[in-house]
Amino acid sequence: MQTLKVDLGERSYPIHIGEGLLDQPELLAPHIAGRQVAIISNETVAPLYLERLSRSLAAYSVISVILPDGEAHKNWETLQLIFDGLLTARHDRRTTVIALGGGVIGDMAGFAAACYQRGVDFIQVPTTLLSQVDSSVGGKTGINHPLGKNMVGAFYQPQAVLIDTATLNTLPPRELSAGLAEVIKYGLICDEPFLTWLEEHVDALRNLDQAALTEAISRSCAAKALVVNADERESGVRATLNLGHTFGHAIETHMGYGVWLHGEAVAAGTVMALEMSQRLGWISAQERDRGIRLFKRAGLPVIPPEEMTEADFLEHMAIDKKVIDGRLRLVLLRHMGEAVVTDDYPKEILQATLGADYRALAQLKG
Ligand SMILES: NC(=O)c1ccc[n+]([C@@H]2O[C@H](COP(=O)([O-])OP(=O)(O)OC[C@H]3O[C@@H](n4cnc5c(N)ncnc54)[C@H](O)[C@@H]3O)[C@@H](O)[C@H]2O)c1
Ligand SMILES: O=C(O)C(=O)C[C@@H](O)[C@H](O)[C@H](O)COP(=O)(O)O
Ligand SMILES: [Zn+2]
Repeated sequence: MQTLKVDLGERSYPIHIGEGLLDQPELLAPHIAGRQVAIISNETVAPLYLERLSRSLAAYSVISVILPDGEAHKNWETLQLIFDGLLTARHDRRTTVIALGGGVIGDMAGFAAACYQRGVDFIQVPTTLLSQVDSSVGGKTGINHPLGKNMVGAFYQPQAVLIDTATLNTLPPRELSAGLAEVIKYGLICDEPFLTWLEEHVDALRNLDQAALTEAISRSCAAKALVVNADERESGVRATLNLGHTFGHAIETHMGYGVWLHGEAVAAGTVMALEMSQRLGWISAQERDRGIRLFKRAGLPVIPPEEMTEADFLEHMAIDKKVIDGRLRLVLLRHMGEAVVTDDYPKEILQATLGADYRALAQLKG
């Protein structure tokens, strides 16, 4: 087992990474203050892992709240089910909420924990690659609004993150690929050697090679922890974690939540960010194509939805959380392995990026 740390003073917490950690109650116990525990999961993950996690919590009074599965349920109505469960079981302020599932469960359980009786402890037990490399770390919690992704939420850090890499053995290949989009993101924004490593190991990752997965997860969590330590509430460098997300969130919102997976939208959105960075003269066409090639090898889409017009993108992007005083800030690549957040770009370059021929780019000629 490896342990990393998110370093936020009094609110610091460990990220434990290893195979079989669901069966190690001693990793959870130090982070549970009272006798009550509420496991939040969904109808897909609960049959797979709830019993094992509950066995590790035999010393506590445990309830479970099982939510419907999917991004389409990351909303007020489903959040309410968590409060219903906690109140019906008379959980008090010393309860600990445990999120068992992917990013949807983690974001919703974390938001519920932030709100319930004005805040109770919570622990992340992420079971998708995406949630293990990204959403379980850093304390962004929340739900979607029909007009925009994650538009209602809170920064609320967990007490601990417990990553059992063996849970990935049951993850559908499409979901594994979606997680790889956020892994590739770290290489692009802050770690060029990691990109090279990913080029060498992408097939092993897709084949669920445990050693490769553990390395990718720990490098990703370490990269995210460094950024979060420096800028917990996204007043600066944390926004670089949003590479591809302004375009990607527009895709998710426009297409209907769950139609494109978050990681898929991030992949296509990152290709758009690569294209814009190339049009600005910051990276070369070969570097852009290097990124596109890696997304394709990871099994991810690199072409935005054909039905989305330039106007559709602009409409959704106008309510991105990085908009300040009506000016949209974008995360772009100054170099491979170095991201910048900027509102200083010619409007025509953004328009050309939205109108670019991604189908032709995806052919990767030359
Ligand atoms: N808070 C953050 O910092 C942050 C970061 C990235 C993404 N997110 C959010 O995370 C969400 C995406 O997360 P996700 O990709 O994990 O999607 P998800 O939570 O919808 O999980 C994907 C699918 O895999 C299933 N699943 C989960 N674990 C499984 C397992 N071990 N075996 C079999 N099936 C399993 C789920 O039931 C679901 O059907 C989005 O809502 C996104 O906005 C948040
Ligand atoms: O942790 C962050 O900061 C991120 O931006 C990570 C992203 O991968 C994630 O999708 C996040 O939920 C997006 O945040 P948002 O503030 O743009 O909704
Ligand atoms: Zn994301």
